[in-house]
Amino acid sequence: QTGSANTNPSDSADDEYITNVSIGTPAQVLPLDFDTGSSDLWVFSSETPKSSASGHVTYSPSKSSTAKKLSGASWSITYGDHSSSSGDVYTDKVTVGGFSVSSQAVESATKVSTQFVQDTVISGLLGLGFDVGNTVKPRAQKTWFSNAANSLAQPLFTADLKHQQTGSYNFGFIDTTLAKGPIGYTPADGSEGYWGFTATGYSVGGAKLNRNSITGIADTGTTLLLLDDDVVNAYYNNVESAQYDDSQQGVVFDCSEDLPSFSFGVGGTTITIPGSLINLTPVSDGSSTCFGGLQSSADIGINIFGDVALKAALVVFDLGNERLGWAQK
Ligand SMILES: C[C@H](Cc1ccc(C(C)(C)C)cc1)[C@H](NN)c1nnnn1Cc1ccc2c(c1)OCO2
Repeated sequence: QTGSANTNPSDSADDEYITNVSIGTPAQVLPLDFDTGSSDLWVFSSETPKSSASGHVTYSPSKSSTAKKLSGASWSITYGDHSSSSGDVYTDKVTVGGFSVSSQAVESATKVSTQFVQDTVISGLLGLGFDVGNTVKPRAQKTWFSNAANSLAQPLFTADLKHQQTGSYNFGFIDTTLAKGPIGYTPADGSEGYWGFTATGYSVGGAKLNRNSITGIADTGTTLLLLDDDVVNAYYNNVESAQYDDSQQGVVFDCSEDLPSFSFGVGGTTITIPGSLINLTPVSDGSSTCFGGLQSSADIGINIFGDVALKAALVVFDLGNERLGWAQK
């Protein structure tokens, strides 16, 4: 058995990717942000304060004949960008890309932070991290993928995110036609709850890869490529107009710049992010100053290969073999 779901950028900056998920009976379809960097499936619901839920599609367990309250269970999550949400828990049928999990923990939000209130294009997150990262108490719950894995043809999923185009999340199979190059595999470390791995080196503008390894996570739920300062500086030293902009909290440059590519080695292959993907978006509508898709991870404490990096590749999240596969596309 397999599943295949389309995913779409939420805006012109590819800030996040939206995937429709069916919950309950009859199906309630909610647009969710699939996040390999977290492990909770939570949604705006009939229990979310009306003022906060305004403009969002919500899940009503009372309207689902298959919904069951998980009595005594609660959840609370704070993300690295300081956004947060919390609430109680139901189990219900959850279908992604045609594949159904009959009793999935659906975490209903009774509280959501302003970042979520304001982002009306999504109704919650679907965590694709490791179960150890789930926040439900007193007993942690499994992710949708973890529940699905044993019934899927193969215990893996792939992410094929694209710039301003429809991409896909495929479950249980690898569509190698989505890739241009071979898939390089490397061990994945799930101990912290996300998909950790080590890149063996990097280069700027098509130069030969160096041997400076980069340990980080493959995170579909983060927009940017967030790396150590020495790597960020090595890149932007090649960009004439690049400068750190305090108000933007990041490196900006003239939108007219012809940005160099950024490459990293992983699993014996090389992934090259074209410079065009590193020119993320004008700092405000009509501005000729653009914000960089590569930024510093210094104040996060972990390197994050977010959507800017993932857009250049077909990425295989192989739970069965605890490994990550990367292929140029
Ligand atoms: C931030 C997302 C989780 C999220 C996604 C979307 C949203 C909005 C819908 C409201 C836009 C909020 C939150 C990320 N997911 N693994 C995450 N969750 N926990 N850590 N990270 C990675 C990190 C950590 C720190 C950072 C960061 C990134 O960007 C800036 O500083």
